Amino acid sequence: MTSPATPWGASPPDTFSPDPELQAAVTELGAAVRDLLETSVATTVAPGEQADVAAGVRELTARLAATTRDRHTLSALDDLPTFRRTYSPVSGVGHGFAPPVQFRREGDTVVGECTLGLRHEGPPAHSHGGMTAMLMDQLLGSTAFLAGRWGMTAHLGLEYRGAVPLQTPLVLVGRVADVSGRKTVVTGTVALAAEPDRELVRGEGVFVSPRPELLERYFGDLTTADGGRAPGHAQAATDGSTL
Ligand SMILES: CCCCCCCCCCCCCCCC(=O)SCCNC(=O)CCNC(=O)[C@H](O)C(C)(C)COP(=O)(O)OP(=O)(O)OC[C@H]1O[C@@H](n2cnc3c(N)ncnc32)[C@H](O)[C@@H]1OP(=O)(O)O
Repeated sequence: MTSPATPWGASPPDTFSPDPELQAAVTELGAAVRDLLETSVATTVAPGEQADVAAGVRELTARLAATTRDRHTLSALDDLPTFRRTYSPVSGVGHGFAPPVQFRREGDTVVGECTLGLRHEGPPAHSHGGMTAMLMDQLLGSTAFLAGRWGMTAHLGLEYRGAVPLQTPLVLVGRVADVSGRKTVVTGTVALAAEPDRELVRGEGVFVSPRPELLERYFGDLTTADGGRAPGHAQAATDGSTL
């Protein structure tokens, strides 16, 4: 996909280089918590065993709580200009709820692949409609972003044409449909990887890069993990970039 000129200037170079030891540890913890969450909603072990495990989990949680960040502080692995979001509930490797989805450019589309688990269940054996909406929001937002058109979701419309099965590889495809001013319209689909032409969910989203006053209100007090002003600040967050 060629990046159209943006109203906000050229994309910043990706010079962000997170600590590899921290990245590896966060990825491992995310994977372990993901397994825990998935198994916790599937387990049929005896009540006593579940109570014991709960006590152990609380002990581990207390260790992690020894130092934490607040919501105005970026993780040391995250970067606004390049939109690295380690703890995204959809694509974040550090988030136990996330499938996580990996997105890539493919021609003039953005493609994502994932498999949902029992922790995403709505109707028995199938995805919760809200979970599919999360997938779609992230797919469409990432498609806009990777086209150099970052915006916040102003509108998200979904058609659920077929139930989305759990534990089955899925493919997500997004494409930019229209751009004007600060607004980007993106469409996307979710299908089985084995049947990519049979759309199970179709979505359309409108992504709007907020006015400067809103950017300041939403993101003006963000700091980096070491307490500095977030690099590039809110303005940079509107610049498109690459994965
Ligand atoms: C290594 C890893 C890399 C990863 C690589 C990818 C990562 C990167 C991807 C991240 C993907 C995240 C995907 C989730 C994204 C959210 O989850 S965002 C959270 C949910 N959304 C929100 O909270 C937004 C809440 N809404 C708002 O704050 C404001 O309404 C907005 C959307 C910022 C717009 O406010 P505004 O700046 O005042 O906009 P405004 O001046 O009124 O309108 C500007 C234009 O947009 C149009 N517009 C505004 N609202 C609408 C609407 N609802 N419908 C249609 N048009 C509209 C207006 O008509 C106007 O059009 P023109 O007149 O210019 O033609």
